[in-house]
Amino acid sequence: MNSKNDSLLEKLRALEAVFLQKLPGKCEEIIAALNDFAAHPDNKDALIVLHRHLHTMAGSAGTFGFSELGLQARAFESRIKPWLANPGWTTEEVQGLATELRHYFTHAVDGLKQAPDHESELMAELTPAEDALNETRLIYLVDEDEAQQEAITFQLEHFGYEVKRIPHLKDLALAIATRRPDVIVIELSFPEGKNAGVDEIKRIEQLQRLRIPTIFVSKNSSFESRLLAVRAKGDGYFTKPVDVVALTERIDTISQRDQSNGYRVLIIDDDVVTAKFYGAILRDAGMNVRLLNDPTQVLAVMTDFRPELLLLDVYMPVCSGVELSRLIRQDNSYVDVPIVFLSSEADVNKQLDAVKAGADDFITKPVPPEYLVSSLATRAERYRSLRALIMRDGLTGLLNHTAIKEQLEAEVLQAHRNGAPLALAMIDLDNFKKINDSYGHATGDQVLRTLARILRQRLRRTDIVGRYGGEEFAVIFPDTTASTARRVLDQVRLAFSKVSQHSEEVEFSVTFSAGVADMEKATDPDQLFDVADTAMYVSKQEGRNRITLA
Ligand SMILES: Nc1nc2c(ncn2[C@@H]2O[C@H](COP(=O)(O)OP(=O)(O)OP(=O)(O)O)[C@@H](O)[C@H]2O)c(=O)[nH]1
Repeated sequence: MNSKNDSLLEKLRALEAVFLQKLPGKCEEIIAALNDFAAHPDNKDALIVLHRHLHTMAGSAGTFGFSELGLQARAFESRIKPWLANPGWTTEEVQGLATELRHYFTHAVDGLKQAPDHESELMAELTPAEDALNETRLIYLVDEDEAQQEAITFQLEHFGYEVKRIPHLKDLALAIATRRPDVIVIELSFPEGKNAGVDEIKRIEQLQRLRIPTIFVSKNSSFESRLLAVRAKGDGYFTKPVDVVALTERIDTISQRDQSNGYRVLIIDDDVVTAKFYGAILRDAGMNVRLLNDPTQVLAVMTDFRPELLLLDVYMPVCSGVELSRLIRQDNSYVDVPIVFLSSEADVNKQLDAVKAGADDFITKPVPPEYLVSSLATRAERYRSLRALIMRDGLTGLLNHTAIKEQLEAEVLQAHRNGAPLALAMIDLDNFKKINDSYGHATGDQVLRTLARILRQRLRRTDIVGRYGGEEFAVIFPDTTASTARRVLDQVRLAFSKVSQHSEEVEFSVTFSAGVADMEKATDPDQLFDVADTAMYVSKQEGRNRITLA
């Protein structure tokens, strides 16, 4: 088992220890709830509390490996459940249940009291997972051809990649063993042999038992060479001189594929330890997890965290999971976010109630981690792709016109609420018609994609980038004044102007003009667009390739 899994195991063990430590208290809670109900058998609220405690125990005990305890709790739960719907229990029935339940849980407490205290260990261990999306991606460039290396390195570094050049094939294996790259770009042919690049990749894969996404480059465009690359499981094949923009696009796709999870999952459960347990499993699978124990905070957390999936408990003290999903679905922005119930509820009718309230799935606790991860990942992925189809521009992958306008409205509201600054930039490519006319529409499209990528890579993850129209882009900078936004965007302008675009054998560069405004100039979203757009036209009039502050 690798160290990543070891650390998950440690976290889960620590959580088990905390659960174990809290278990006697939970059993005592059940006994107290039972005593309360036995003393007031007409009090339905006391029965509800007892049911909730038993239900939580049924789910959590199984999760932490106390299956016997979980089964017993479920058996007791099933006995009192009919009483919830039909309050016709007799005193004898209550007394009978009380005796058995007290007996069972008192013994359970006695057996559990010796449990060690691991709480501090848990707190130290359970730090939120790092956001892997922010890491710089490392590319190994393995080629003797210095001119090619220079051109590719220059461009990739502009797109925010870290590039390490390896001119000699013999040095590749050691470099990989020392630091594993995200993608390898490698020449097919070396002095060692015509296809030595392919052979070395295969050898390293066998030796080190790891497969790193690999793109082959070669002067040779023959079918045989391409087939060799396919057989070495190559993820791409480019002929020299390499179209660096297209190569970068391929690298982007490959590295995005590798980080395709990172799904934002919000777990709402009043049982803190169980929530942390499942949270640790999902984090380990690369998901970005937020835990919420107080359901009344749900809307605020959703606005802030924008979950791509909600994992809900059915029974919570303030409101039920079913009520909570109805409440969430009342808001138009959340009609489509997947809601999955994770509960020990085995009653199919109750599960159907949840589905009617807008739930997408019902998973019964305890659940094997792989099943949980794969079923949540499938739903989150589907949600993500549907959202992308609705909100994204097909050519650039950026937010489309409608989506960026909606985002600006939301961000302006938020800025008003927080009294925070907010800047908007409008960006327009310079002389773009000429590019289309000279090199063709396909090359024009490639330029649009290049700018989109550079904006995404160079700006913060919190900045919101959209394609506003044909060759016009908009960027929302939350928590930022216009002058700061301008400074940041100016670096993007410079980097973009240095990117060499390709059209067949011709190389050229493109620039853009922009206008930046903040809420000092306009407080209404439409006005803000107008003011920034006017500033952009000033940049055009003053000679292009510049940024004007409104
Ligand atoms: N390739 C391509 N071109 C597009 C797309 N959308 C709009 N355009 C073109 O973008 C060009 C915009 O040209 P103009 O508005 O005249 O401006 P410009 O040539 O960029 O000149 P300035 O803005 O004054 O610097 C037009 O030729 C449009 O056809 C697209 O999706 N792909």
